[in-house]
Amino acid sequence: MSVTPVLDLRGVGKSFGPVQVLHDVALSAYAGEVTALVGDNGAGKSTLVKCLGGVWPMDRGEYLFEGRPVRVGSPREAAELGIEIVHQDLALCENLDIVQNMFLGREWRNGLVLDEAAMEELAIRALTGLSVRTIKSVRQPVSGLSGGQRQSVAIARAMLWDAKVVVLDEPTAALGVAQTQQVLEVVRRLADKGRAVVLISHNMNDVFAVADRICALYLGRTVAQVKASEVTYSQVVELITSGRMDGLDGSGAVAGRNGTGRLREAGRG
Ligand SMILES: Nc1ncnc2c1ncn2[C@@H]1O[C@H](COP(=O)(O)OP(=O)(O)OP(=O)(O)O)[C@@H](O)[C@H]1O
Repeated sequence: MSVTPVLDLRGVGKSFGPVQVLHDVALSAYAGEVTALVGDNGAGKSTLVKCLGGVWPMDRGEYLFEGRPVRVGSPREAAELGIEIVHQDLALCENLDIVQNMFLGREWRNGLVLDEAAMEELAIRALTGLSVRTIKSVRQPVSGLSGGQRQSVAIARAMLWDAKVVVLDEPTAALGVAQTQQVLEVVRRLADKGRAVVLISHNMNDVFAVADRICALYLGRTVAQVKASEVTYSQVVELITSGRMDGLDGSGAVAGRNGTGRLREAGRG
């Protein structure tokens, strides 16, 4: 397991006019792991993701990618680094087929014509690589797919571009039980293939089903970065709702301020 996080944000601050939304946020994501980003409504998860995706500039803070400081000034720059964000709306075009959606705006050409065969093969490879078995044909329009299948297509699209970091915004929010299970399996496989996955979720069952680490935000501050195996369901709920957690064992099981403005992180390794 890599020790240097692929993505490492520290001391992030962001205001909109007079309203400070992010105060002191840290988020680390490691290759081969799922890091759940949790927090109540308005905690700042989307704002943080927009900052890391280059949609909005951070007012302050450090942005390290593979251990090096970087400046991410636009979504294009984030994509060039290898950061793919799968937004809740998925940005899929209903009337286009799966291959067309997966290559939308980044089509492969063979001279002047589109290289349909190569794109189709890569789309199939990306889906089978994530063991997405419920999709019968990559030439069917997205309009005919279920919510879970759409999520799988959007996640496979990130695989296709060899992303190093994939951020998933509530991928199971609109799904039933069986489809949630399928999508979580895809999320896990994405990490197992070496990606650093950041999963925004309100659903603790999902978090504990797939996450290796949990980063909890409370009112625009990171209140914990912990290994999922070191906390209980109710402790995470407590972090989300109060920004604190009982049962600190003094061993640093929960990250806290260490007087430097940085978060110390528990159980790294
Ligand atoms: N463009 C903006 N201008 C002003 N305030 C904003 C803007 N975007 C977000 N906010 C405020 O920032 C705070 C954090 O919002 P954000 O959407 O990041 O939270 P969240 O954790 O993603 O919440 P949710 O789970 O409800 O999506 C909220 O109080 C929100 O009103």
